[in-house]
Amino acid sequence: MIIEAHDLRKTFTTRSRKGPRAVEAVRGVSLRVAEGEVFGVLGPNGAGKTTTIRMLATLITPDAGTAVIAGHDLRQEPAAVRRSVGYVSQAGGVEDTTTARAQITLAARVHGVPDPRRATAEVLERFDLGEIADRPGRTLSGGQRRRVAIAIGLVHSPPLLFLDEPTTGLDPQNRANLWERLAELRAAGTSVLLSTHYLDEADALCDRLVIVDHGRVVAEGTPAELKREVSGDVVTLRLDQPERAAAALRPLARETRLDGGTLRLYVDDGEHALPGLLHALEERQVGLTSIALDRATLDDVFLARTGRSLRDSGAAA
Ligand SMILES: Nc1ncnc2c1ncn2[C@@H]1O[C@H](COP(=O)(O)OP(=O)(O)OP(=O)(O)O)[C@@H](O)[C@H]1O
Repeated sequence: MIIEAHDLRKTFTTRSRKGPRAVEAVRGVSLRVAEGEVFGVLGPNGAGKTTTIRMLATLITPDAGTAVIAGHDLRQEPAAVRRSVGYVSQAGGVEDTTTARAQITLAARVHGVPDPRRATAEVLERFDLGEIADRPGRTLSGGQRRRVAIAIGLVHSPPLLFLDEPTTGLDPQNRANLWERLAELRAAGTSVLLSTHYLDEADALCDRLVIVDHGRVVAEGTPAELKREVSGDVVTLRLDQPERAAAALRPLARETRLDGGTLRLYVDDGEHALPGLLHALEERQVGLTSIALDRATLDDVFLARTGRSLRDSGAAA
């Protein structure tokens, strides 16, 4: 295991006019990441993702809990942990006035890389940054800045890279480009722990993930395992009399969820369930506005575990 973290906790004290207030950002997070894995921490805004990553990257000290990272104890050997990891913050950490090349070389020197220039040239090439290497940070596009930030985090060739919401704010093309780079990193054997509030990103990119909410892990597994746990398919119906429909259809589904005029039914095999569902509605003369059949998503897992939708919890889909 490249990360074995057990029961990490962190409470911040904030000061307001009403006096100090404790914010329990992380309330006992445990996770195990195998070498070479892309591991995701999926959760809505404020779930504790950044705090968890910052603890694992030695940037803040946990109040409680233990972790061994790349064979080093987080509390006893923070310097050794720091040498073994790269960290890319949400903001990215690319300066406006210096060139990309200078910033990467500086990071290489800070980490004591034997030949900083060569390491810089290699990582610039790997991230397709050769052409913009000598431009100051402020002239770079969002996607280029993000790639430079990752190059800074990787120049000392750490076995483990922490990425805090790497694609937030990127357009679809740059997101796809970054996903490809991350797949290449994995193929080259680097372990990656990334946080995200994008369901599709966690699904497409991560070998395994934890879903966090209010500072706790609410689910853990591969995307496929998690979705299988919820159910095979989801039928979403919009109806005039949703309560009546829910009562009629409940016996035909594994689980039902009613949210305003929308009824979600969790069924094993949607295609075969549809005729029976429609028949039951017709029998009770419940009007149907629309019907859709989808595979269960990680949002359904979040919903099943927390009673809320990740999409409604301040996170994008
Ligand atoms: N330095 C701090 N002082 C006080 N409260 C903090 C501090 N850092 C984080 N928090 C609070 O801890 C909670 C968890 O924050 P954290 O940034 O870890 O969440 P997150 O899942 O990364 O969210 P986001 O997706 O918005 O970045 C939030 O309520 C946040 O306001």
